[in-house]
Amino acid sequence: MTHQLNSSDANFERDFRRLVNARRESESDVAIQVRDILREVKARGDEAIIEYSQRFDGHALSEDSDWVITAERCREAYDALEPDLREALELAASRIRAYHAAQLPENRDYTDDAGVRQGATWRAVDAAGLYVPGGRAAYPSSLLMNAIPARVAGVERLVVVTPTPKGQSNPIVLAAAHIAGVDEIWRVGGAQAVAALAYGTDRIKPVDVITGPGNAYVAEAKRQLYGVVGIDMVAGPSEILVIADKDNEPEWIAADLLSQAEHDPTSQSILITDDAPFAALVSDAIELQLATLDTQKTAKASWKEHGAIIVVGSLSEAPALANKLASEHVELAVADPEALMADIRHAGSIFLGRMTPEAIGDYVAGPNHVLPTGRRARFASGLSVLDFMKRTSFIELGEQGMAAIGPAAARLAHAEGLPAHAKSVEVRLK
Ligand SMILES: NC(=O)c1ccc[n+]([C@@H]2O[C@H](COP(=O)([O-])OP(=O)(O)OC[C@H]3O[C@@H](n4cnc5c(N)ncnc54)[C@H](O)[C@@H]3O)[C@@H](O)[C@H]2O)c1
Ligand SMILES: N[C@H](CO)Cc1c[nH]c[nH+]1
Ligand SMILES: [Zn+2]
Repeated sequence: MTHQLNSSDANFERDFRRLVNARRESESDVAIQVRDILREVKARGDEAIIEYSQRFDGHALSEDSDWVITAERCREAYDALEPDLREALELAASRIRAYHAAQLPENRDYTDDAGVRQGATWRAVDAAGLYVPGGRAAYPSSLLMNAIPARVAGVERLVVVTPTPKGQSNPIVLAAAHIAGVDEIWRVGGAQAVAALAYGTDRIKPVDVITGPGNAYVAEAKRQLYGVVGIDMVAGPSEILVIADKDNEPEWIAADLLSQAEHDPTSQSILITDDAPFAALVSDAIELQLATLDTQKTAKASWKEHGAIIVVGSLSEAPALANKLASEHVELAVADPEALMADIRHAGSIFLGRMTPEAIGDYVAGPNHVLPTGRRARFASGLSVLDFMKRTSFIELGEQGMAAIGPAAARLAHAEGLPAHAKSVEVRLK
């Protein structure tokens, strides 16, 4: 078994810290490459996009049809779906829509005892860029997870970017676009697509907010472009932490760990258990399952480089470790998941009990699967309707309100050495 850590070992603290920081170094290499790509797209626009799409995706952007996918093609893809797949997509869409509709915020408007009217109005951004990954696998589920909350928020222009490796677009992604109702789909991926959405090019008009998941290049591009545009959060290579006691089926837990390892060679899957023989059974089950997965190359690389099994003396040690990892997904496969959840402060999403595999949340549960990675669950949350909206506050005073709070404002303005501020209040106090 590779990467087994025991919390009773003398070196545990050091080894655990290494595990927590393991992917940092590769992130900084990626940051340098992404900076170059962003600079090139900013300077040379579509010409740079053409070069990067050829280099990274083997996709030639010559004709208009190499750049965009029409609504007509999306409808045809939807019509051609096998009925059970269409039903699955529709079920996912309706559950995601219902969950996100409940997130719509309420505007506030009230007058307080001093006679001051105040409040805030929520409005959708004008245009959102939605990244739908498509390098190793295609992600129709991510199209729904991006586009449905944006539509619920009331965004007028929804712009999808997604790579089409070797020129092959994925029909299920197109069908999902038809269901969610997006306005534009550009066949461009990676950091170059994110740059195009932020800066705009001759072909691709800029957006106000960019959301969605992607590999390390995509996630880093969003991070670097925050401020030029809004972003949801940094949603990079997938992660899972499973906390499991010995009363689980080892095969189930192995499958849960591999479900995220198969996304990306830099994905991270970690098991914490209080039972060493159970840990060995899970490890064996992983090796067996790896041998048969279609995605075994990616999953093997991820498990070998970034996977770990941590054996603790008691599961009561697990929440503190989970909080340091601040993982994207945390599964609690234990008899009393509620008790453990109470102590888990940092996680993108928590999956309670033995019958709730993370993969259910990837597709059909309802909550968003676009979640913070790289320990960012310490300060960030999953994609929501609010990521497509912003709040404008407002204030209205009459004579009564001005008399009540104006003198204090003038006093503070003088204290800050800003006499014009003070005067703009005092002239109204008479
Ligand atoms: N955190 C989340 O919420 C979440 C959700 C779904 C998926 N994901 C992640 O999305 C990712 C999908 O990755 P993917 O690769 O399949 O698709 P992707 O679309 O994210 O990335 C493919 C693009 O990466 C770029 N790229 C590849 N190699 C490059 C290189 N060497 N230099 C510069 N750019 C390069 C290319 O432009 C290519 O178009 C996975 O990491 C998965 O774990 C995360
Ligand atoms: N687990 C991914 C988020 O890290 C989401 C996803 C989409 N499809 C399959 N999985
Ligand atoms: Zn997944």
